[in-house]
Amino acid sequence: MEIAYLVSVLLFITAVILYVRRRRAASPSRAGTASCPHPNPVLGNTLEFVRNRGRFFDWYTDMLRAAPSNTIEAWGALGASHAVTTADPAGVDHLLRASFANYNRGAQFRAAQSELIGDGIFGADGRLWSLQRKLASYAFSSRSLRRFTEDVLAVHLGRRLLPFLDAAAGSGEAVDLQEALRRFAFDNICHVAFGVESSTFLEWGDPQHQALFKAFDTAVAISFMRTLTPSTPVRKLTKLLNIGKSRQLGEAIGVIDDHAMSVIEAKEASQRNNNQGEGDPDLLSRFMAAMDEEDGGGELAAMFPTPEAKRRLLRDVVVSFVLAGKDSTTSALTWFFWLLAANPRCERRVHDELSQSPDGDVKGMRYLHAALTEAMRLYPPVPFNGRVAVADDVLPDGTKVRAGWFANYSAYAMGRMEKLWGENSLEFVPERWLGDDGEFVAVDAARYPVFHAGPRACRKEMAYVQMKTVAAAVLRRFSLDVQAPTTASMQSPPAYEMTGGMKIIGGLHVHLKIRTESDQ
Ligand code: HEM
Repeated sequence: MEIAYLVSVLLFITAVILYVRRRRAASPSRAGTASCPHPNPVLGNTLEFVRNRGRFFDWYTDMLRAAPSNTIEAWGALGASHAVTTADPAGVDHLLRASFANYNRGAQFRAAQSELIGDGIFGADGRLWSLQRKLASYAFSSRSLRRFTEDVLAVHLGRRLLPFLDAAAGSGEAVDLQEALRRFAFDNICHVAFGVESSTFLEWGDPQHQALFKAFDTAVAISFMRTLTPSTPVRKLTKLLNIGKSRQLGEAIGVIDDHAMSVIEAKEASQRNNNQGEGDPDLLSRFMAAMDEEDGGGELAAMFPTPEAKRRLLRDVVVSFVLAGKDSTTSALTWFFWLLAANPRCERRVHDELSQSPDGDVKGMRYLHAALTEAMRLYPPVPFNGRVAVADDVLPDGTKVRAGWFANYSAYAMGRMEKLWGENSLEFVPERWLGDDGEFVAVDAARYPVFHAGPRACRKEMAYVQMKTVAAAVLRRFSLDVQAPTTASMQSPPAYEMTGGMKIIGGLHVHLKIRTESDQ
């Protein structure tokens, strides 16, 4: 009896949804709305999504390319999780700049990511976001950048990365460059943002470090899939019963929390011992001070009234910055090294530039800057990104976005559009970034949203300094011979994980040889 009742209710709801959908589709007010490829009246784009989930970024690129204004609409089963996605610079400009106030992170993103990033800057909206942005901005001042270059980068390069690669070159064994860069970036961010020594690089085989990296990978992968798919009753049930992916996520978060707390405790201990070092306070110290204010002026502190809530926010700060610093530059550099190996002409040009600047100052290395920028055009570390509309809106091409819908852009698709980059859009051509005088020529961030655009754009200077310094130091000292997962050829790029970043599956294994005078 109960089952028959449930089935009839379900059929009734489905019939109503189909009726409403058909009416809306026929309504003249829909004119100008983006095309929706392969919709199924009940399942929306779910079947296509499942079929293409292993090539999500390329699937979206195909659809966006084919759409007249490079903007599409898609939705999940029974109309759930409606999303407009654009690869049109005017659309990106609208979402991230012109109508910034109308697009925020939204409840669905926060729900999907809450265990991992909590109230950290990447999931925050409104005042909670702007207060964190202001505190974080000190970390990107020119003084902080100088300190980063001189005290952190130089030390981690000279005492960790280069000796490690030297040893690999000496032994003749292939080394996983992606993993080495990841550990390097992780130790870097812990040092510069939290003032804490982390030695995942030096203690390579330590199972605790391995467990931490695995936990981050698991948590990022599950949270990313949850952001793309609507929360179903099945997901709620697995959470309630603590089984399946919910259990895996919970366990991973446990490992991450322990690490974040150990960072906070180490910082507290060093503050108790007055061991702050000279110069500006680091990012974590600034957040701790903001949480500590008891004179009524601390707006951020007031948002987190209990000691537990304050500590929880500090945990979210640590996790957010580890996520920002650990995978982004690693991904960009890994693809950069692979692309150089696949394009010997460009590699030679980088070496020419290196030999013309023997003092090692990377600031003036325009070709290197262009080559890194070009690598991120083809393989952006954040390939797909989105917001949620607060109120109904219309994009510049006439696409309607209703309140509560996702409004996304794909930096990956945009980097591969002939319309934006010409016939050679799929080729690696750093020269496209250089003017006739050899100077680097930037393009508008709405056309190249690799670092986002508008008020929430990444302060990319630190990332560039790190990437250029590492690239220059490694290329100056070694020749790289890519061994696996594929040979270096533009026709057979390595496969990458579908987890929000572009991590190469299986790593990037290279043989290193120390360069000699005759190689110069
Ligand atoms: C190649 C390297 C990097 C790329 C491609 C990159 C890209 C991005 C993107 C796309 C966003 C926007 C995220 C969003 O709001 O949806 C972002 C924001 C941000 N990035 Fe980066 N990033 C890189 C490196 C870094 C590094 C090394 C740091 C430093 C620790 C960093 C710190 C941040 C912060 C704090 C934000 C948040 C800005 C805000 O919401 O106001 N990023 N980044």
